[in-house]
Amino acid sequence: MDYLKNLNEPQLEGVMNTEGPCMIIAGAGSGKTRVLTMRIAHLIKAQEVDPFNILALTFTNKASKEMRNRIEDVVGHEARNIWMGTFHSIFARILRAEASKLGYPSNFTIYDTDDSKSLIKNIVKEKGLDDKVYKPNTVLNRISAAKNRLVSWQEYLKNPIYRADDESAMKPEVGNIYQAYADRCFKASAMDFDDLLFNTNVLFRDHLDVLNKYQQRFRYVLVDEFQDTNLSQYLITKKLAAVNQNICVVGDDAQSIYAFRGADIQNILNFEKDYVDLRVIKLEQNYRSTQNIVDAANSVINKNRAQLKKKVWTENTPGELIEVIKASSDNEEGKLVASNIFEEKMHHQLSYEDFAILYRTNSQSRSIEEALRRANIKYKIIGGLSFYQRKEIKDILSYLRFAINQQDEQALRRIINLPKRGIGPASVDKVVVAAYEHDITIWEVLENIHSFLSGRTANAIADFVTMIKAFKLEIERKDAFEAATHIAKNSGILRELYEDKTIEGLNRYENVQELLNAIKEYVDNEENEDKSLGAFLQEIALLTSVDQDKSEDNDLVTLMTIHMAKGLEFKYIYVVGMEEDLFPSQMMLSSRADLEEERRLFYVAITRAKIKLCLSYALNRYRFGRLKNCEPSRFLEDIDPKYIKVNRLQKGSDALAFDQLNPNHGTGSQYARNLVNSVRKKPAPNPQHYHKPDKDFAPSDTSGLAEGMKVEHAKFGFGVVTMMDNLGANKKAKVNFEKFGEKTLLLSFAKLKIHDS
Ligand SMILES: Nc1ncnc2c1ncn2[C@@H]1O[C@H](COP(=O)(O)OP(=O)(O)OP(=O)(O)O)[C@@H](O)[C@H]1O
Ligand SMILES: [Mg+2]
Repeated sequence: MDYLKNLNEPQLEGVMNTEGPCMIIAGAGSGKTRVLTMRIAHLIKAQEVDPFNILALTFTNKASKEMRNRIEDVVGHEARNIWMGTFHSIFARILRAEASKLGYPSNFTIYDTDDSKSLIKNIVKEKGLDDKVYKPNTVLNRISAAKNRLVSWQEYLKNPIYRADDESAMKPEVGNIYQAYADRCFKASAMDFDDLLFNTNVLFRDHLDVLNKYQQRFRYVLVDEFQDTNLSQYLITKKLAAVNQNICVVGDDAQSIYAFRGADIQNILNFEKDYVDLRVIKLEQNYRSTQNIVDAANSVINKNRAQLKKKVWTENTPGELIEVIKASSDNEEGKLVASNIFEEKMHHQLSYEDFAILYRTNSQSRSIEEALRRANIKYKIIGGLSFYQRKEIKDILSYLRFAINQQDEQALRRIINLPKRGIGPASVDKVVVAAYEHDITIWEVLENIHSFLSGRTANAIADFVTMIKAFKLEIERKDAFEAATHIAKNSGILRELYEDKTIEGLNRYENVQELLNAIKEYVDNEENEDKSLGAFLQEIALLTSVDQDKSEDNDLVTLMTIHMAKGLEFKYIYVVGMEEDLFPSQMMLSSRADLEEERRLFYVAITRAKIKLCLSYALNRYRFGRLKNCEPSRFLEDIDPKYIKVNRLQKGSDALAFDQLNPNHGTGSQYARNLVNSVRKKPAPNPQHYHKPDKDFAPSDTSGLAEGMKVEHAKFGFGVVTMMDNLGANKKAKVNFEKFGEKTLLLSFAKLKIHDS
């Protein structure tokens, strides 16, 4: 049983005791996810449980893929058959199978957030309400919060509490919008993200035979990141586990960071009440981070009142102190972080994939990205506008969606006049109204358009209908890839993009090709049981930002928000923008509960680091189009000062190396050095380590410097030129120094003596 070897006592307890309810609430990096993974492996390998009987719920699809791979190492191919994924993807799959019980067709569409918002916008407009008061985002959040608490629109309208709430927020119509929204989604055969959980609850509540079937099937239920489940998710797992009671949840209350989306820490406390025979396991040893990082994290989280007290300690080395980087501006912050990463990478021979830069909000990435690009550091951004949100991709996907589900109103609105066919939005509104007046579906109106409209528009719509019918046939007869290719071509979208010869047009054309490639890959992948176009669409609809990372090059610095970094680990973590009003966010300052959630977010950020943590802040930053003075974050003071150093530079490097990275500084190198000195409290690196040149050391004229030449540097000593970069005004040389390794030097600054004749 090799897989049991790398587990400590309490971890083993969590893995071996597979029967009955079990809860592991433990600090970051203590092996919760590892225990969950090995518990599943153990169920299959030692207890001979059929993988089909195991349900494991993770935070992202990527996390579940990783888990599956680990389990596969132990049990082999069988790991494929485990029901494993996010709540949304697993229950979407179940809802598809049971859709008819809820009055839905099994080919229902999943509305993404954009679809939901644009539907709300339509409804607000149709009701003649003020769209500045009823902002789609705000309304959707309220509807979403209600659904996550399992409040239907009927209840919402009935219960005076919600009405009072909405009235005090000066939005008395939210209940009515909720009703219209739910109705429109249903008529469009569409579910939004929250519906996937809400409707699963309805399904299990109203159809005991169905519930019973899944209770029998899922003999073992396991949940990772349990602290971030909402009520709706909690009830689903509770119902599924009600018969067998084999439920194992792992999480960390100190990492609960999704309360704003309805996650409820109460679930942890309820769990103890809901299961009398509950086995509670504590894991206290951290395997991820250095002692300094673990202790610093502890000192931060102890500032929170609402916390289950727990010890976290580690046997790892003390490691480096936490570095605080102070910058004069956001751009400077980017530069300092970039040069720091470059230095660390060179000095410790790391890869870029060992580094992650975390921030509070996506918009902070801009200044960081700029600096990374300038320093020639390759990076990837998780989140932001993803591939599947690009316009041309959404256009094609909408065609595919509509060809599968002709009730999909949002898809219809997107494609009916794309490419232009002379069908304006007013005509579409007429179609929608007609459907309501006659109580028929939108598709039925379209199919019989000449009974409702006349003239050119009606003819155009009739042609559109004929085309969609042809697409439908194509989907029935061909595989997903062939059908999608046919639709991309015959809808006219591909042609339109092809004819656009601008660079952007070309790019969009290639993106569509890339989408078709993705479908082909999906069809060819043996692991996908259901290879239909509908299954493909569902899969991509439920990808989280972390899942959408498709970078082929692995050696990249990762940029993402702290929220997305949950559960992940990197050798080096940089948390940027450690400033008041940014982190903690301005919106989270009004109550202790909010501030504590924000502090938990900081705890999550710190605990992602294995070897080194850097925190940076800027004294000035552009926000909302204006330059603002910033104050260092109060969270910096939460860390016990004995774990911190305010310093920017690594041993073995100096300000010169910083200049090398920022050739744009030119005469500003003195400025850079001043800045460095201003933040440097510790004395400069011990000069003893540096090379001592002869008294008569005179730098040579380096205009003739070439690869292979031996040189002497005033500080770094002897080395060999490995590469010359003569491009542009700033000539650079890469030199491999005997004592200091490879460094890139800007020749106009470097003091080099050539020893080759
Ligand atoms: N017994 C062990 N021996 C060696 N390494 C371990 C052990 N347990 C866990 N680890 C390692 O420690 C790191 C953290 O483990 P894991 O990700 O499972 O922690 P976690 O509690 O899930 O963290 P988080 O709270 O961030 O989700 C991983 O790299 C894991 O491989
Ligand atoms: Mg984990």
